[in-house]
Amino acid sequence: MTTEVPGKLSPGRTTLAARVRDLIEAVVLAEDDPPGLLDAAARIEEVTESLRARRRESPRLLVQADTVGRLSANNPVEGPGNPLAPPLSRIRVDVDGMRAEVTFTAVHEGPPERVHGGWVAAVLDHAVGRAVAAAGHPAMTASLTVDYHEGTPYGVPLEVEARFARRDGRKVYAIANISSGGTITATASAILVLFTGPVPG
Ligand SMILES: CCCCCCCCCCCCCC(=O)SCCNC(=O)CCNC(=O)[C@H](O)C(C)(C)COP(=O)(O)OP(=O)(O)OC[C@H]1O[C@@H](n2cnc3c(N)ncnc32)[C@H](O)[C@@H]1OP(=O)(O)O
Repeated sequence: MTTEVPGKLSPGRTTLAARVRDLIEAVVLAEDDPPGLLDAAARIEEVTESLRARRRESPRLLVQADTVGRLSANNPVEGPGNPLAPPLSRIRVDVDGMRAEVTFTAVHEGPPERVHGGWVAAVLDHAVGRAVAAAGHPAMTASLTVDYHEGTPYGVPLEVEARFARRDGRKVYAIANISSGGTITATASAILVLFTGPVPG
């Protein structure tokens, strides 16, 4: 069952997600001290069990994202409620597309000191979806072509930009890029197909 949350997401949820993000980074960077790691694992298991006792049935948690509609606060790219999401911040949408910021951490490392290409693609995929929805053509990605021009750094705010390009029947074309300090590190072009049924959040 989907839980509707009108207006803003509860600060408890965003704070919990933020602390778990910190935890994941601390785990990835933890020194190899087996007793200390096992002790931490036991304490984390306790917290997990206490949350599981109040488990919801669906991860979807719809909130008003901005003027274009509702989106799950647990979205794995954008969602502030999901510790897996980097997440996106300073999201600005208009009829042509969207802009946002994202900061990856060591958790997202692929090549040394660079973001894993799958995470870069995930952000670009999400951005084209947001851009075409903002342009009034909510659609699902059918094809995403990503060009990696340079390694994408983590630990610094990155700018994400996506724009609706054109529509041809049910096909919607969009482009996106991710940049660091004005240098574009990856670009994407996408073909999305208009939703025929209700638009999922
Ligand atoms: C706040 C915001 C609210 C809104 C929320 C949204 C934003 C949230 C952002 C979240 C972002 C999350 C991002 C995500 O996670 S998106 C999730 C990842 N994507 C998917 O899971 C999609 C999986 N694929 C499908 O479900 C179907 O294949 C779809 C629905 C896409 C099309 O199957 P359907 O049976 O419906 O259509 P059709 O097969 O008759 O094709 C229709 C037309 O499309 C053309 N075509 C098809 N495939 C390709 C291709 N690969 N290259 C080029 N063209 C292709 C095809 O030739 C035809 O053209 P034409 O003959 O008409 O000329």
